[in-house]
Amino acid sequence: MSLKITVIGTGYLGATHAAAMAELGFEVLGLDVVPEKIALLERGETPMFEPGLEELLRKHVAGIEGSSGRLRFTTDWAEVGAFGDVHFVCVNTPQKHGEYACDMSYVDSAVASLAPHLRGPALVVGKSTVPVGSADRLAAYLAEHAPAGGDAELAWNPEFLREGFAVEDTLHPDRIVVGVRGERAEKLLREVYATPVGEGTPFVVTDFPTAELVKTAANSFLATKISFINAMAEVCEAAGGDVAKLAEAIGHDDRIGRKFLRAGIGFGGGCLPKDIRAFMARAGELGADQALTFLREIDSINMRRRGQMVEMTREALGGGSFLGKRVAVLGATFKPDSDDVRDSPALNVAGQIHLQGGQVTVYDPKGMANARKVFPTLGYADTALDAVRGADAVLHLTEWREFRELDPAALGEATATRLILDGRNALDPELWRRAGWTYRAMGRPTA
Ligand SMILES: NC(=O)C1=CN([C@@H]2O[C@H](COP(=O)(O)OP(=O)(O)OC[C@H]3O[C@@H](n4cnc5c(N)ncnc54)[C@H](O)[C@@H]3O)[C@@H](O)[C@H]2O)C=CC1
Ligand SMILES: O=C(O)[C@H]1O[C@H](OP(=O)(O)OP(=O)(O)OC[C@H]2O[C@@H](n3ccc(=O)[nH]c3=O)[C@H](O)[C@@H]2O)[C@H](O)[C@@H](O)[C@@H]1O
Repeated sequence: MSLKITVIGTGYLGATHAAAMAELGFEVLGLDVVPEKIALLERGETPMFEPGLEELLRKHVAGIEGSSGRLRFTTDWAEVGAFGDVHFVCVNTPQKHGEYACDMSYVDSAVASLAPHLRGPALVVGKSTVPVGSADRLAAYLAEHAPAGGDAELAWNPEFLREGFAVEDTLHPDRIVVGVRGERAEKLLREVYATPVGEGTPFVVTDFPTAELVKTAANSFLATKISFINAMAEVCEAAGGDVAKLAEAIGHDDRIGRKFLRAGIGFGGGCLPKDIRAFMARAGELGADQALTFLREIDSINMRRRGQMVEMTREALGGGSFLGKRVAVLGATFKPDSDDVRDSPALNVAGQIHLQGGQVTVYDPKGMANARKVFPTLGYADTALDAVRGADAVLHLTEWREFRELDPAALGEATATRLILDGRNALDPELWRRAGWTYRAMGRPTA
């Protein structure tokens, strides 16, 4: 008999995981505490934009014509407890308000809601990113509070998907990491990730703390690469070097590699920034804070970039106040192919200029609704062309393909000054300069 799977928390991670599990052939039941999300998912619609996800939902959500019917959603914990052999916990673990530490209240609440409904053998699998030590604590909680006692086991299975590639990354991960305490949990997870996902994919079996640490270590390493190249960009700016060439040249050494060396306004999103901070906070609790003091520098290099983009804009506009200046901002999301504006560097830069008196107009292909919610007082336009109309400066802050495909000549007709500042080092400088634009980018000569 095939395993039955539940997915608790149907956000960016959970909705994708639920749809992917159905694609693999399992019967899946997803739960969220937000009924509006569940209502959308039940119609095969996504609460967020993620390429390919809506198609996958429509392929599997029960009640949709032609679907496999393997994927259902609910808000009822008793139904989830009775249904699942394996329960994936995918709820959010944000930064605590005003602190570096991780807010574990959503995970704790999800496990507390599920526990009383675990009456027979079940495996609860944490996928959320948590401080090391959480799995130990939650396993003890389950043993004490689930009617099934020791038969309600826990495992930790961190997730490495990237937004914008969530479906692809879930169906074709580059590794699967499972923290387990016993053979039964390992066997069940091997069954979940058997072919086609598991074919040829490294399957790393480890203990709880190592599994939890693999996740925060991976995100810390990625953040470090980005801040490293942004530090080099700062030096290039001071010395007149070109960070894009530098990144290309060091990247040819395959010990360094070319990926994640794009200098610009830095990293944002719902993960890298809060994960490195939570990691530092947890290391402090463990008395190992010295080991991670470098992450404080990674964080401050990253946050500095946003202010430097604002200053670069001010300087390009002749210095002084932004009052009376019209600034067009292309991009609001923290990365392309996502509608996610959590801790978005683009929105932060737009907001800073707006708060300093600039007249800012933002356009983003998918992030407008979320951006409006977070920053309702910014100006918004329906197209890139509308955003740049009459602008004194155009800021390219999220590297959507749509922006790379813009025609600089046509856009130039609409602006006041043909001045573009590329905060992502993603546009072709020559193309823009040939069309009469002053093109400036972070960490590159002004030419
Ligand atoms: N977004 C991403 O790309 C990735 C996220 N992660 C980790 O996955 C976790 C989830 O992240 P996202 O999906 O981005 O967050 P999200 O905020 O998009 O989704 C979380 C969902 O959990 C629901 N929820 C909250 N409390 C609940 C409860 N007690 N019971 C049931 N549902 C509850 C929320 O309503 C929401 O729909 C975080 O720990 C994050 O660090 C890991 C890898 C990738
Ligand atoms: O834990 C998570 O949630 C996820 O966090 C990141 O994924 P994600 O936040 O979706 O996006 P990334 O592609 O890592 O980009 C993060 C930020 O770094 C920026 N970035 C990325 C690469 C680069 O070279 N330069 C750079 O500034 C992006 O613009 C973006 O703001 C990790 O890449 C995933 O492996 C991980 O699962």
